[in-house]
Amino acid sequence: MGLEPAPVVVVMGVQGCGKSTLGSLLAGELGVPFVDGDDLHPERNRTLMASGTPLSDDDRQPWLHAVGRRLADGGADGIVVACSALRQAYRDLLREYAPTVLFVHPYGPKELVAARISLREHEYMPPSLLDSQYAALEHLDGAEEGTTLDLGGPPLELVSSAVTFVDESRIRAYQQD
Ligand SMILES: Nc1ncnc2c1ncn2[C@@H]1O[C@H](COP(=O)(O)OP(=O)(O)OP(=O)(O)O)[C@@H](O)[C@H]1O
Ligand SMILES: O=C(O)[C@H](O)[C@@H](O)[C@H](O)[C@H](O)CO
Repeated sequence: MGLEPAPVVVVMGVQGCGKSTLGSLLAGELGVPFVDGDDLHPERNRTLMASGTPLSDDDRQPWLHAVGRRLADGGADGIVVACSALRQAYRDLLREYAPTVLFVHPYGPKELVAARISLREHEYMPPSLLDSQYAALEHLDGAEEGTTLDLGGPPLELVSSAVTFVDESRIRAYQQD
């Protein structure tokens, strides 16, 4: 690793937007571990989602803290985590654990995501929650260190754009130090 900070990245967005697909490929390109934030949900949250109940802000708190701790633990060597982080307040919380975190947001039309998730099996997340996911989503603010990518592109195109963004951000951070 060079003198730039290790890459600490959250791939965010609604269910089925491609977080795990992009996140695992991106981690491979960056040579850092990949963690799927879905695996950090408390059992109660999985049960709620499986029964078709969208998570509330309160439901998400313990999970976001678990994701934050994982980011902080992985910060020194670099890490990529897939975590919906739908609202700005959730991303603020993650930044408290990992101030250098970069957000990568695959985004696109609900109809395309709906078509993709209709073709897959998910351990606990029913397609019926997709409307609530888009309703909760707050896009990256200009002041947040992040990039939004068109999820309609092929995975390798998304990864290449994400790597370019991460490299440029890390060089910028290094030059500002
Ligand atoms: N760029 C892409 N082009 C075509 N299909 C894709 C692309 N990215 C992901 N997919 C497909 O879309 C589905 C959802 O992708 P993925 O599981 O990566 O999303 P996710 O955001 O991690 O989902 P969740 O949060 O619900 O676990 C999968 O079937 C995956 O193969
Ligand atoms: O914040 C949320 O409502 C949840 O994290 C969901 O987004 C799911 O965990 C995930 O994306 C699985 O489909």
